[in-house]
Formats: sequence, structure tokens, C-alpha cells
Amino acid sequence: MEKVKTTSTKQLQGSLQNGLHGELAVPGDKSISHRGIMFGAISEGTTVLHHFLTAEDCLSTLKAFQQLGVPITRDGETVTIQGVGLHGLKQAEQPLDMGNSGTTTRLIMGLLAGQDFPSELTGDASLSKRPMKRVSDPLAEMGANIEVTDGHLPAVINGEKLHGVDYHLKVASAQVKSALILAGLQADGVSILVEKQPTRNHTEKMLRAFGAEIETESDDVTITVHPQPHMHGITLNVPGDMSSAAFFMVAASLVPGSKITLRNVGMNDTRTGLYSILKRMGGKISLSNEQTMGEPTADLTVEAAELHPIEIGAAEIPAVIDELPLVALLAAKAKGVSKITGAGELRVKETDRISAIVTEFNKMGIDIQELDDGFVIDGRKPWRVVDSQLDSHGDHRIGMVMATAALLVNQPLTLTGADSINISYPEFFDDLATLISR
Ligand SMILES: O=C(O)C1=C[C@@H](OP(=O)(O)O)[C@@H](O)[C@H](O)C1
Ligand SMILES: C=C(OP(=O)(O)O)C(=O)O
Repeated sequence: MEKVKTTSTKQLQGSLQNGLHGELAVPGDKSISHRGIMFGAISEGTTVLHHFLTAEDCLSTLKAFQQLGVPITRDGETVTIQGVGLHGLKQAEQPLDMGNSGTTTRLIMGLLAGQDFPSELTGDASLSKRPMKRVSDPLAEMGANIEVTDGHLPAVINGEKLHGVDYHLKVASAQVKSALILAGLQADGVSILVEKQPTRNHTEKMLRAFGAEIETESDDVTITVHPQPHMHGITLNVPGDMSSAAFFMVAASLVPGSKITLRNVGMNDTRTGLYSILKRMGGKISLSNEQTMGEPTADLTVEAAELHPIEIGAAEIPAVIDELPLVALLAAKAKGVSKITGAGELRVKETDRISAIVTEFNKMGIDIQELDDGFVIDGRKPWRVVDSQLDSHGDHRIGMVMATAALLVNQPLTLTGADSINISYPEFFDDLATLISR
């Protein structure tokens, strides 16, 4: 059953009497859902994805691969892909619309760079501002011919024969790494990629499950890609998205009297930065029902707690990149001054997330100072709402963070641009409502 999507302006009630209670299984992981479609498409045979994330970003990926001639059907959260193999994609008749999704765009660039037909990529206004040369430049070193528009979408990818490369990544980005791996699969020789820092490793793990030969050294940053693998379809249960569970982990930690359990959350250690940070801040969080079938998963029980301030630097950022606005919210209630640095990548997400958080937190009267690459937040000062009209800045994660912050004040607020939440979590407000007993 499809849930009702969030529409543009949302009234936020605030002030919970009894905290958050109960259990929830959050939707499927966004990174894994995108990759499940892509890798299923370039494998041979049938791939079935259960608990696929039916949010707008992943539907952009699904539609793009249908346009590339891949038979894909969806029944609720189950997606079936009839793979066409690494060289079986067909030229799309229309430009491929990437919507709002950076992951779709950057990964598909690596894949289409080595096909024997041209492709055109377009995106929405937000995506069209995001940097694409970070992908097209290293792909060019492999022989790719990609024309970007002033470094952005729209882009034309003229498929070319690719060669293996020995490349040190210039940004800590799983999307760039994944694009190079997908290009490396189609090359005429081995590729060796060296990351600046370890980033989410779903591409490497999943491609191995599909039969590709990809090695990761014990340093966690050196990846060897062997070309022209024979990949076969698989059946995959997509774990719950840690990045979606994160909103409720933070809400339950901050709203007094709360105790909730989040079922079947993905615990890949390249994604669990928020879990570690919350524990370090004094959060009450415990794991049960731990399982490892491909990706590790666990049930997380989270209770309200008094939190200490924290310092976070560049080394910790990749594992918590999408949850940093939530770390800022934790800091805004911690008993002291917290500092987050090394997070300049936040400026090139769906919006400039550093600037958006500072703007929205100022409306709540939170003591926050903007840095080029992060923020300093003093959680000891009481909040005082000075503007009750919050704004998502067209960014799903900013929208959900502000809806979470609104649970902590004693007055109704509004959130404009709430429909952006459909990008990653259309059922967010429904799921939140199930945890609230007023
Ligand atoms: O590879 C992925 O699935 C993602 C990688 C990250 O982006 P970067 O690679 O730009 O850091 C993350 O912010 C994004 O939400 C999803
Ligand atoms: C940055 C994000 O996604 P993407 O880069 O795929 O648009 C996100 O989901 O927070």
C-alpha cells in the first residue's frame, strides 16, 4: 500500500507530553536501493529486491534504467529486475531525468561512460547546482568523454572504450568512488583506486555479491577492480536505512520520557557514525537481534538521556555525513559547547546544509556559530523561538531535522517545503505519528 505523500506546508505540533514510545521498522536503505537496481540491471538473470525504498530518489534510478531498456517491475516494496548484462543497456530515447538524486547521477555517469551509445542527463534545480567534475574529471582519465555544463548538469555522456586507471580520489565521496568502480568494470584492464578516507562501501560489497571481482586492502582505502566480470542476479533484502532511523534515534534521545525500538536497521560500520557519536555523548542506546546477511543489521532501543557536548573532525565525517544536521541538533541540547569541523562537503549537498542549519537554528534561538567547514554550538542556552516559520530549503534532510527539532518546543511551528521529504522518506510524518502518544 502506498502511503500519503507529504505536501508542501506542514503544521508541526511540538511539545510532546509523554515522549516517543513503541516500535518502528524504517524504510529500506537509499544507497542500497539505488545500487540494487543498477547492479541488477547490469547482471544476467533476475534480481529481486525486497524492502526497496519507494522514495522519489530511488524511483528516479528505477525509471532511468527502464529508459535504458531494462525490464523492471515494482509491486509495493518488491522490485524485480530482468538484468541485461554489462553490455546490454540500450540508448534512451529521451534525456534521463536524475530528479534530485546525486547518487543516481554520479553512479550512472560511471556506468554510461563505457557504453557504446550516448546519453543525456538532466536534473532538478538543486541537483543542477551540484558539482559533477569531481566525477567527470577522473572518468576522463579512464578515457571517458563527458560534457558537463560549467561543471554541472545537464551532461552528455558519449560512451567510449575505457581503460584501467591508478587513481587517488581527491574527495572523500562514495559516489565518486562508485562511479570509478562502475567504469572500471567495463575497462580493458585492472583499476586501482585509493580513497582519501574510507567511505560507505556498499558498492564494493554488493558488486561482490553479484559476482564481480573487487578487492579491498586491509587499509580500507585501496580498492582493486577487475574488469569484465560475469555478474548474476541475486535476491536482496534491503536493510532499514540508518540515515532514516537517525531522526528517531535523535528524537527519542532528546524528548524526555521517550523509549523506542527501531527494527532491522542497517549497521554497516561505514554508516554508523551517528550511533557512535550518540553513545559518546551519553545517549542510551542498545542493540539486539544482531544479524549479518550481506549487510549487518540490528534492532536499536533508544531512551531519552542527558547529553554531553562533543568534538568531531574530518576523520569521522564520512560515516555520519548525511546525519550531521542531526548531530547539530544533539549538540543544541547537550550540556556544553560542541564543535564539528572537516564537514565542508555539507555545502554541496541538496542545499548548503551548513548555511541552512545555521539559518533554521537561529529561528529557534539556538546558539550556533557558522564555520567554513562546520559549526560551533552551545547547548546550554535555552532555546527561544524567534520565527515560527521553518523552511526545508528544498532539502529532505533539513526538513526532517527541523520537524524533529519542533518536537522540543512548546509552540506550534510550520515547515515550508515539507514535500522535499518525499525524496528519501515519504512516510516520515506517518511513522513519527505512530511513536507519539499525546
Ligand atoms: O554513495 C551514496 O549512496 C551516498 C554517498 C554520500 O554522498 P557523497 O559521495 O557525495 O559523499 C551521501 O551523502 C549520499 O547521501 C549517498
Ligand atoms: C546527499 C544525499 O543524497 P544524494 O547525494 O544522492 O542526492 C542525501 O540523501 O542526503
